[in-house]
Amino acid sequence: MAEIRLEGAEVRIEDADGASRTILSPTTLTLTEQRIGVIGGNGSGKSTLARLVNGLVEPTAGRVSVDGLDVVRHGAAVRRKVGFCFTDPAAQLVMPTCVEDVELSLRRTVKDRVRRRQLALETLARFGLAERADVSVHALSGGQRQLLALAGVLATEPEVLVCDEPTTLLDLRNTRMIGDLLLSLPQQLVLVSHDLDLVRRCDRVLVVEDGAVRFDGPAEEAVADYVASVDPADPATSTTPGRTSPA
Ligand SMILES: Nc1ncnc2c1ncn2[C@@H]1O[C@H](COP(=O)(O)OP(=O)(O)OP(=O)(O)O)[C@@H](O)[C@H]1O
Repeated sequence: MAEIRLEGAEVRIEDADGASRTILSPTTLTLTEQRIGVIGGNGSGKSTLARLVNGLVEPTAGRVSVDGLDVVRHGAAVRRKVGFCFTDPAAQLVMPTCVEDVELSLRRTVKDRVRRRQLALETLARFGLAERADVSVHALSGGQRQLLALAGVLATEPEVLVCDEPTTLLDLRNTRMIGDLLLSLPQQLVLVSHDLDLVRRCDRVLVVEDGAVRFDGPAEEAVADYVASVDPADPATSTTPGRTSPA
C-alpha cells in the first residue's frame, strides 16, 4: 500500500469579507492501511481532507505526500498514483458516450487510439457495462453512471482511490453494488461516506469534526465515537473511550 502522509497539514480559506477561516486544523497522520474510512457531520472537513490526498486542495501550511511525493510540488505524479471519484458522477462524465468517456481517462497513458479503444472496451466489460459502450452517459441509471465514473478512474490503474461519498446519490441496491465493488478492489481506498455500514468494513476510520480529526482507530470504535458525538444516549454507542492517534 502507498504511504499517505499529512504533516501538520492545514487548510485555511478566505471568506468573502476577506477574513481567514480554518477549515482543516493542522493534521498529522500516516495512512498505510488498505481501506481508510472518513466519517463526520456535514461541513466537518471530510472532503477537504480527502482532496488533500491528491492535491485537489493544497495545504496552506504543512505538507501532504504520497509515497514521498509532495502533492503540491509533484502534483501530476501524485494524480497518476491517486484517482479521485466525486459524489456526483456528472462532475467527471463529460464525453457523449460511455466508451469515449473511459478513453478520455486513458488519453495521457495510452497514446495509440486503437489500443486505447480496446482498453476502454475491456474496462467497460469489467464493470458490466460492455453493452452500454456506445450509449449516451445520460441514458444510464444513477448506479451505472457511478460505475462508469469509477471505471474511468480505475482504467488508469491508480494505486490509491479516493472516493468522496460515492453512494450518497444512489438507492439501496446500487449503494450495495458500488460499496461491495469498492471494498473488493485491490487498490488502497480512502472512502468518505455517511454510510456507516460501509465504513464499518474499513480497516481504519477517521472521525472528523469542526475541521479536525477527533477520533482515529478501528471502524467499530470510530462509528461508536461518531454516533456518541451526535447522540450520547444512542444504544449503538460503545463504552470504549475515544482516542486520537496523530501519527
Ligand atoms: N472552496 C471553499 N470555499 C469556501 N468554503 C469552503 C470551501 N471548501 C470547503 N469550504 C467550507 O469548509 C467546511 C468543510 O467543508 P467540506 O466540504 O470539507 O466538509 P464535508 O465534511 O465534506 O461536508 P459534507 O458532508 O456536507 O460534504 C465547510 O464549512 C465548507 O463550507
